[in-house]
Amino acid sequence: MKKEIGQLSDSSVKLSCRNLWKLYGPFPERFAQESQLRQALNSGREFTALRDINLDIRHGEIFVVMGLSGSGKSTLLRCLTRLVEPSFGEVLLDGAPLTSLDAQGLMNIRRHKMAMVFQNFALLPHLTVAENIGLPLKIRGSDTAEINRVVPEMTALVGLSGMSQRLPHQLSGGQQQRVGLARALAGDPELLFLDEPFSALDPLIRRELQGEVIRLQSRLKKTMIFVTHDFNEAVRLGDTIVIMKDGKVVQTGAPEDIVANPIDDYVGSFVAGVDQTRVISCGRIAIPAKSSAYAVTVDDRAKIVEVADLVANSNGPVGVVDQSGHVSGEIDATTVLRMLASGSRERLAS
Ligand SMILES: Nc1ncnc2c1ncn2[C@@H]1O[C@H](COP(=O)(O)OP(=O)(O)OP(=O)(O)O)[C@@H](O)[C@H]1O
Repeated sequence: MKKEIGQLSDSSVKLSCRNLWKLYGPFPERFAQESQLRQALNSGREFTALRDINLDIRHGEIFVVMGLSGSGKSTLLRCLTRLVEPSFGEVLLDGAPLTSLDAQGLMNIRRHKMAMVFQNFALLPHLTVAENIGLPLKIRGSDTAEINRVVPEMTALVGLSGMSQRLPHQLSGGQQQRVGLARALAGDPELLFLDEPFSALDPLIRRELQGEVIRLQSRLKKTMIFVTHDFNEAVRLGDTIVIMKDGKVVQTGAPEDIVANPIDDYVGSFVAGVDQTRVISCGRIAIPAKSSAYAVTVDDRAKIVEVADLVANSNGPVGVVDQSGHVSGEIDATTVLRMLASGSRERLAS
């Protein structure tokens, strides 16, 4: 059911949008109503980059926006921060409409609650690592004592202690993006927006920095909105993934739900390149238990890849145990080996 503008969700929601549209064109003021925006879809003169987006982003989650080039990911991210003004709809931060804030109110929120990490790092070339990291604090008007306390802490957090006096050009791409992350975190923002932050990096460094985001997140519990066109990255990082196409949301869900049930061929084409054994849990593939006692059991949240050895080497089916300790089903070696084989095929193909 379509949600009404202004309808507030529960307190676990940090950021949300309702009926969000963005139209690019010569006369955007002509499209102030949702019905006019719908008509503009077919006009050919205007371009509708976002079409009626409704999302809820929970406190402390990594919310990944994924889709092919031109699907509207960056436009969505920018509308959520109002770096780009939405044509219609509302953005709500902690339930309060961001979309009705004046310039001063918006600046305060941006300075104190939000931070961004960009694909091109966007470091100031003439400032040292330490000065780049301290920049948001300086802009905010923090005193020297606070800057001197926070900057070394953030530098160490991203593993760059000892490099604080270097200039950006004296760092590798991966190190530059570590500075970008530290700078974003220095102001202790509630919301972190990351727009394809690792796309310019080679695959090994990219993976290393994904691990860094997971580590930072488990420690700092920020709400992160992470844009990527890489589905494997989305699955690795996301608590929730929204998949976009032509400015619309095609599917939203936990990585495991999307991988297990892609809604259409578009999503299916991304899922086809993923090793499912790393995403799907035992609970998902279990069949009804035929016994109440098993010699070997596994946690229903464990990923297939984590229990593969155990299941393959057991004599007979293995019990799957839910969070209250009850046997909720069973899995057998044939199912697990079949999934592992298909995962290997996908790895070979990619
Ligand atoms: N200022 C603008 N004026 C007109 N059209 C625009 C403008 N900015 C973006 N668009 C169009 O809106 C659509 C969505 O762009 P957007 O940058 O949000 O996509 P994206 O999914 O982030 O793509 P990419 O992964 O290539 O960055 C694209 O077709 C783009 O050409």
